[in-house]
Amino acid sequence: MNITVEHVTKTFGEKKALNDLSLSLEANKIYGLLGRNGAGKTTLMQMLAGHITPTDGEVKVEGLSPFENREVLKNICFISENNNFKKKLKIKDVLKVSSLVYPNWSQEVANDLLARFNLSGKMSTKGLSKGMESALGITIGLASQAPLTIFDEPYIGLDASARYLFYDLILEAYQEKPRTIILSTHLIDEVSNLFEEVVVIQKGQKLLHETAENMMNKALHISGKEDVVDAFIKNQNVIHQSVIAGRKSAVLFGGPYNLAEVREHRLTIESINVQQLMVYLTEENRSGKLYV
Ligand SMILES: Nc1ncnc2c1ncn2[C@@H]1O[C@H](COP(=O)(O)OP(=O)(O)OP(=O)(O)O)[C@@H](O)[C@H]1O
Repeated sequence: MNITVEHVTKTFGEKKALNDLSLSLEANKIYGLLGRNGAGKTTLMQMLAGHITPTDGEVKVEGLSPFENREVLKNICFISENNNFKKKLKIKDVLKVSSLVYPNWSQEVANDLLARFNLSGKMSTKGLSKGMESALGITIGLASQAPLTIFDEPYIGLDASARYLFYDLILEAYQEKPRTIILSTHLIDEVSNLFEEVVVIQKGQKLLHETAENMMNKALHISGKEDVVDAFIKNQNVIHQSVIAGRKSAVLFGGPYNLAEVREHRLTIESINVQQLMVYLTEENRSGKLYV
């Protein structure tokens, strides 16, 4: 489902959770929604899922406002960290209710996922551990086959193997039936291979929206003698730098870079992963410019 967010502001009392945010997402891609604590990610996702309305601006899913719009909402499944189902029912009843909500529901997928997460329909949701609750939330999210499926840090309590199972399941589900998937996470390196595009929110505003590939191509991490690094980065957008024992390390964001020049200056190209890049891009006192 196509999504447009136009000049959206959301205030809670004095607090601006979103501040004049505009964003356009194409259908059938997997998006990573990233940002520091309190950046506004959950607020944005709740708005896309029609749970809350903007204070200002417009949110449209397939050209329509999702708020109180049954025709749009039946195609949107929002799985958050908790409270995805009533804690009085058996798992099979929770799935039954979900099957009535989502027109594309697949019971076959639901049964398969329950088995893979070692859950059974007979279990009462009251006695589930945190990880089991997350597994059930993920099962609902993927079995809904909703054209817009949103996961807001849905992995609380899941151990590493179950999280990696979740990432594999997302890809399997997506390949089986392409849909728009938005995943918000702080465990960026675990999932970065999954994202086609990355949206970074900072203080209620869009800091960056890029394909994952472009984002990484824009980053260059170099190190070498301090004066040589300084000369090389002079006119570049530097988002992080540090000096240890006369050896300087700098992370640039922008490009394109002349790698022949890097080699000529005998600078070393260091690796950088998405998590590190995100830390530098969202640093409070970062020196470099914003790239939107
Ligand atoms: N219902 C609310 N009432 C008051 N303030 C709120 C409410 N919801 C969100 N906020 C505030 O809005 C800001 C954005 O919150 P939000 O939950 O969207 O951030 P987030 O990016 O999802 O953070 P995290 O990564 O920690 O989950 C925060 O300062 C938060 O305290």
